Amino acid sequence: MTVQQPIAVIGGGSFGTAIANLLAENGQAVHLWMRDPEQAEAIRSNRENPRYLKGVRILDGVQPTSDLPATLAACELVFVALPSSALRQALQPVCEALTGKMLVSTTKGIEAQSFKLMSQILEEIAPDARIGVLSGPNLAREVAEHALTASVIASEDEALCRKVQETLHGRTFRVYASRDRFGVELGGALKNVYAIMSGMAAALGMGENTKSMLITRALAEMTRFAVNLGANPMTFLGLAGVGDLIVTCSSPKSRNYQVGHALGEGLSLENAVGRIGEVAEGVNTIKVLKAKADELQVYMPLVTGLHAILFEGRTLEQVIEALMSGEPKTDVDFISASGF
Ligand SMILES: NC(=O)C1=CN([C@@H]2O[C@H](COP(=O)(O)OP(=O)(O)OC[C@H]3O[C@@H](n4cnc5c(N)ncnc54)[C@H](O)[C@@H]3O)[C@@H](O)[C@H]2O)C=CC1
Ligand SMILES: O=C(CO)COP(=O)(O)O
Repeated sequence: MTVQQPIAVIGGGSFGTAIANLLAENGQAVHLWMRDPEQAEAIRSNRENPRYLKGVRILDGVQPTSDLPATLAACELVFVALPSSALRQALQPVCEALTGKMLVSTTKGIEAQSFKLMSQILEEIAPDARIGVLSGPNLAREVAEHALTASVIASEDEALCRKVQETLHGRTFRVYASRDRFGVELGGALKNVYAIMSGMAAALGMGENTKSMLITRALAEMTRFAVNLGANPMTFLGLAGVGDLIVTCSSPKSRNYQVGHALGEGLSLENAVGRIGEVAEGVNTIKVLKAKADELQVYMPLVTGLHAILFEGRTLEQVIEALMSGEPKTDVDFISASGF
């Protein structure tokens, strides 16, 4: 009889907890690592993670732990669900234990100074690891509450994709494969910025036409940027592109949308972020994205406008005026320009 290897989930926030439960539901033994031993103990005893997923029962197959070296030693397949600001800092010290592992990033952010995506950081700190990215329209609470959901595992390593599909694909969670790791990961990081704008628009009571314009022009803008970096625009028509953009820009359950909504209600950025109390990656992404767009000379009026509101003291009214009076452009410009 073969003994089944446990699977590691690194990060005990809302998404790590949701993924751990899905794996356990499929009969996998899961080590859910979090840095705080008291939180691990409380989850072990109460089978609930009340700070991040209140009311969701954590299955018996999930073993919360704060011992990272032991977790990595026991597991070949490792899902990483840390905030982007913590990923390098948390995993660099254990980089040797990552050798040869299958590392799947679920983190949707961009590193500030380097403009690296999280799987690129994993590749850098663990050059001998096998790397993948899981991304798609996957609000953690809905995943945990069994809303019918689809996601994408992206990697050039087909065996890794198959392994993730075998372990994660289940009754309520479909996992599609893609070879375009860069495009899938970039889509997940970029859409957070536009979710902040959509939350603002909702708080200001803007109409349905406006919401649709925002989402569609956001797709054009993020794809234009991605194509400039060499990504395949077709990936942006999939779950990890337009799929994730739609859910995050239209759901009050998205933390990025919530930050935008709070800003639209008149809160400062600091108070808006504080009120959410969970990670909203778009706040950091807008800074690095604006700098990169300027460097590459990519036309990104929505990013420029949001950056002006958040960091340059412009009012929303001024930015809307500038956006609406800009010269009209061609509609679907990014596919023909890409050469794909
Ligand atoms: N929540 C969601 O619906 C989804 C989130 N994601 C992505 O997953 C990543 C993690 O997000 P969430 O789980 O939602 O965040 P969260 O805010 O719910 O939880 C963050 C977790 O990371 C831990 N953490 C923070 N700094 C740490 C450090 N230095 N070392 C170790 N642990 C640390 C916190 O204690 C907490 O357990 C983000 O990049 C997010 O974009 C992806 C898909 C869906
Ligand atoms: O990535 C997500 C859904 O796919 C979660 O979005 P938020 O981080 O804005 O909650």
